[in-house]
Amino acid sequence: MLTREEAITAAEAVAARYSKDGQVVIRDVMVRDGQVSLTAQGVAPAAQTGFEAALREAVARLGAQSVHCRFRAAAVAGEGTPEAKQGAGSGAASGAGANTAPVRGHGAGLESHPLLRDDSNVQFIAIASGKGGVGKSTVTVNLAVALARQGKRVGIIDADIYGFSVPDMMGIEEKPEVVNERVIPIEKFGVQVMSMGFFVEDNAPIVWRGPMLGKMLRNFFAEIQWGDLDYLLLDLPPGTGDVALDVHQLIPQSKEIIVTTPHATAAFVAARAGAMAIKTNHEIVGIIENMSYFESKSGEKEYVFGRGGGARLAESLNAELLAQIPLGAPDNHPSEADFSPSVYKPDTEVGRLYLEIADRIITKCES
Ligand SMILES: Nc1ncnc2c1ncn2[C@@H]1O[C@H](COP(=O)(O)OP(=O)(O)OP(=O)(O)O)[C@@H](O)[C@H]1O
Repeated sequence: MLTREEAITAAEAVAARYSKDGQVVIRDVMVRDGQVSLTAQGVAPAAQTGFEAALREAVARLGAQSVHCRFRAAAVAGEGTPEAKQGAGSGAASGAGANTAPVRGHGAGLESHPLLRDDSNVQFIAIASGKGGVGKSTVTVNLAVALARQGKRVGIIDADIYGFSVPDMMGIEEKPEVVNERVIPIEKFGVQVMSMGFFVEDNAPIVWRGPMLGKMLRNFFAEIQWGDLDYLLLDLPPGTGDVALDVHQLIPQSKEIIVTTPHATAAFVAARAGAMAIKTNHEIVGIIENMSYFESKSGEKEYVFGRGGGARLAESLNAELLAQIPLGAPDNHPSEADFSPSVYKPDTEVGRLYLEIADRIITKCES
C-alpha cells in the first residue's frame, strides 16, 4: 500500500526535474485508498500538463490508482522555505501568503467571480464533520433556513458530492432551470440551493475521480446564477479529503463549523476536521453537538450517545460550543404545504435552537 512518505518522495523527485532553483514546492499531500492528492506550487502554466503526467506515472509505479494535483502560483515571501516544505502532507498553508496568491488549478479565473472577489461581502461557512452520519447535512439545512428566517440572503452548496442529501432533506422535488446557459438555484424556505443531486437521474450512484472533484466545486460558482447572498453555506463531505482542500484553495476566507455527536470517538475523529480547518487558516466559528440527548415527554433527558464530546472538541480547538441539539425528527407531515422531512418549524424547541445559533453566527461574522 502506497504511503504518504513514498508519495511525497516521488512527487518531490518530479518537482526537482521541473525546478530550476527549487521554486517548485510540493505540499498538502494526502494519500487515501490508493488515491493521491497534492498541491504543486510554482510550476509554470505551460509545464503543468507535462508535470501532471510525470507525477501520475511516478505514483502509479508505486501503486497509486489516481492523482489529483492542484497548481498554485510560485511561493511568495515565507512560502517554499524548508520550514514550509516540511508542511508537505500536513495540509499546511502558510498564513496570509496563501490567501493572497492568485488561485491556480481548478479555481483559476474565478478570482473575479462576484461572490469570490475581494470586495464581496458574502460570508462563506463550510460545515464539516469527522465522521458521516452525525447530522452535518441536517445542521447545514436548518442553519441556512434559520439565517434566512433572521432576514439574511442565504445559499447552500451541497458539496457532499458522494452523499448529497440536501434537496431531499428540504423536500425539493423540482430540477433547476437553465437560463442563458446558467443554472438557477432552487429556492426553498428563502434559501437558494445547489446540489449535484439535481443533475442525477433516479438517485444513481456517482463514481468521482479526483480531478472531477475540484471541477465540481468550480462549477458550483462558474455555472450557477446565484442571486444576491449574505451567507453561503457549504455542506462538505465527511472527513478531511479533497473537497476540503479545494474549498481552501477556492475560498480561503471560508469559516467553518464542525458538527459532532456527544460520543467520545465521534468528537475525537471530528478533531481531525478541526485540525484541518486550523491548518488551512479557516476560522472555526464554533462546534455544534448534534443528537446530544433524548428528552422524554416528562422532560427527562437521556444521554443516549454519551456526554461531553462537543465540549471537549470545543476546548481542544479553542472554539465555542454553539449548541447541543437533541435527538428527534421534525414533526412535519407530507400533507402540509411546504413539507420537508428535515427542516424544523421556527416555533418548535429545535427550530428555536437553530434561530439562536443563527443569531450567534450573525454576531460573530458581522461584528
Ligand atoms: N438531531 C437528530 N435527531 C434525530 N435524527 C437526526 C438528527 N440529526 C440528524 N438526524 C438523522 O440522522 C441521519 C444522518 O443525518 P445527516 O445526513 O444530516 O448526517 P451527515 O453527517 O450529513 O451524513 P453524511 O455525511 O453521511 O451525509 C439522517 O437520517 C437524519 O435525519
